[in-house]
Amino acid sequence: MPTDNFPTDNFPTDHLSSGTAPKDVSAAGDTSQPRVPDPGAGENKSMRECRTALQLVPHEPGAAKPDPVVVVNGIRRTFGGLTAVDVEHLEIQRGVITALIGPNGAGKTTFFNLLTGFDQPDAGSWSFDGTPLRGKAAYKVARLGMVRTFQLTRVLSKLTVLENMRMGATGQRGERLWAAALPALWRAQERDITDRARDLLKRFKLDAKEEDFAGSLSGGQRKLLEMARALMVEPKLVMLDEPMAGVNPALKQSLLGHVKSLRDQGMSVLFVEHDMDMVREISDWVVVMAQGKVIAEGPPTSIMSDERVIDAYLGAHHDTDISELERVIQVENAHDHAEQRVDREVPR
Ligand SMILES: Nc1ncnc2c1ncn2[C@@H]1O[C@H](COP(=O)(O)OP(=O)(O)OP(=O)(O)O)[C@@H](O)[C@H]1O
Repeated sequence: MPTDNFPTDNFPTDHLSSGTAPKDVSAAGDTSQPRVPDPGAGENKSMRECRTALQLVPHEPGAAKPDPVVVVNGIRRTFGGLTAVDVEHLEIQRGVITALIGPNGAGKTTFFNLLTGFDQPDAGSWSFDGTPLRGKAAYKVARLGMVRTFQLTRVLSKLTVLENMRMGATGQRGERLWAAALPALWRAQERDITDRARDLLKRFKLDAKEEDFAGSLSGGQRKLLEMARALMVEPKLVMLDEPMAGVNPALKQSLLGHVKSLRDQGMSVLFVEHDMDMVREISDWVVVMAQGKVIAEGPPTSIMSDERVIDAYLGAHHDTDISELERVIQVENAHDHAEQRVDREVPR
């Protein structure tokens, strides 16, 4: 893990007083060395610096970040007459946990789908670690180190837990033709994949279930499995779509710990969540979307009391306080959970 490549000195400060974000941020593309996760290392100085540097960032939509891992420009997606996503400019800081929140239908999942190649925009461009991603297929995006999980987990029910993990290694060396043509190399690769899968299963306390069918896991365990599987490709950015939805309180703490540990290992995390406890507890930065646009950005405490945010959740009820905002979000959340329970009843 490099500790000396954090470009705080190069952080453009000329926009700080004006509160406007530079539209063409070359720092976005310029990127530092790829960071290789160092499991078990704990938080180091560079990670603390990533978070500390956020204190200089203005609390404005589109604000430039000191060391962005993702930079989005003018991304738009319409469905018929509906504009689901219309993000002018957004930067996601490297090495921190960023929450993406917003009322139902704000465009969060569509935005995730666009960034990760699961959907194509009508307009716009975005880069990951300096690589332009527009037009790249989802599997190529994952190979570059940007992986995601889904709101409704996509574990393969009829495969075992271990097989699901091995599937997560898609795109690694063993799948390439030249490697497959050399059996010894291929076997070594297979062994590596299995070893890594088992290590991760142990970390996520799913090792006792490696031979069980994924379909037999609880909703929360599936979330854990999906997160563990995403780590098979040793990502730099992990994107989690509602990691807490459908998770019981006992597993919730464990999931929170896992998300924090991703950051401690040097990964960047971007997650969509309605659970405000989670947002408050683990996020370093919060981005708020409403009606497809980014309407606010900032640290959790300032976001929770931001009138634009309260308005977005509550419409015209200007005088509603933060506890009311949280209540509304919890009601939405409960609604989502109910939908997910119904969904889980449907055989996969
Ligand atoms: N494939 C699609 N076809 C038509 N409309 C869509 C499609 N996908 C999303 N939408 C619409 O785009 C808007 C944004 O949806 P999206 O699921 O991205 O919101 P969200 O913020 O993730 O909501 P939630 O918090 O409820 O998951 C919604 O109005 C939704 O109905």
